[in-house]
Amino acid sequence: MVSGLTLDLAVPERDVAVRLQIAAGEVLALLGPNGAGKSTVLEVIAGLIPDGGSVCLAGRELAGRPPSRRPVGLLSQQPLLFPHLSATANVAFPLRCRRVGRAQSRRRAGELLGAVGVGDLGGRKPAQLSGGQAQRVAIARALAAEPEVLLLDEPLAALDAAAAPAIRALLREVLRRRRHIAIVVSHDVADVVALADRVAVLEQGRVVEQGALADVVGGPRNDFVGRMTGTFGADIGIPPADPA
Ligand SMILES: Nc1ncnc2c1ncn2[C@@H]1O[C@H](COP(=O)(O)OP(=O)(O)OP(=O)(O)O)[C@@H](O)[C@H]1O
Repeated sequence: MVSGLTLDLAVPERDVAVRLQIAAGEVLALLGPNGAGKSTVLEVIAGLIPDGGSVCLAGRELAGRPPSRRPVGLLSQQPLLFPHLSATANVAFPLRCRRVGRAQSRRRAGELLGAVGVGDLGGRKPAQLSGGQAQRVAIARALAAEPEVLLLDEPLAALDAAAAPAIRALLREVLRRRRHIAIVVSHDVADVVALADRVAVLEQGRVVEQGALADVVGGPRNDFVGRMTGTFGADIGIPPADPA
């Protein structure tokens, strides 16, 4: 049986054509400039763009399945919680969609909220949560249906600088358990270094480079990430070169 995730994607109306192989348990960082096609890749995997090509997970073809029938969890920049539901009900929602009973869904939601550090906030509505708390709830919700693939689309970009490191550490912990294949889209090198095993770079809808993180960040082409994201110097506090 073929393990891992094999992508052969084509979205001609966005000029995106991407082939990628991600091993079981691997975390891939998808990098590239604005408009390169990173979100499009995630949307096809999640089933939000129908007819976007082949998404083959451990030998099973996911193309043609609606988003709710895919073993895929998506965590976006914004938590996108249902505003009228409590944190517990938000996390229970994907379980209820999969016909898990109400009591069991709520019990599991409570466990997940505890695991992401907001076990005491289950009764609150999203408007009563801080940005970091809301993103923790969103992580719990993304994990609720026990996805085999986790898609993280700029998961820390909307958080303030004080909240981001704790959420990054939480995601690192989640991904280290190796239960998921994961794809992380980020413009922040700190995320890539903390979370990813391997990087792939998209430009104009095509994969132009890919490699192991150690080769890319520590090797002779160590400007690689900075060149692709344009943020390297800023992230690690290096002032721009003095033109004089
Ligand atoms: N809803 C849409 N309809 C049509 N074209 C779109 C749509 N969303 C994105 N595109 C186009 O598809 C291409 C890829 O966009 P995409 O959002 O996937 O890039 P990205 O790498 O995620 O960019 P960013 O880093 O700015 O989020 C771009 O040319 C973009 O203009």
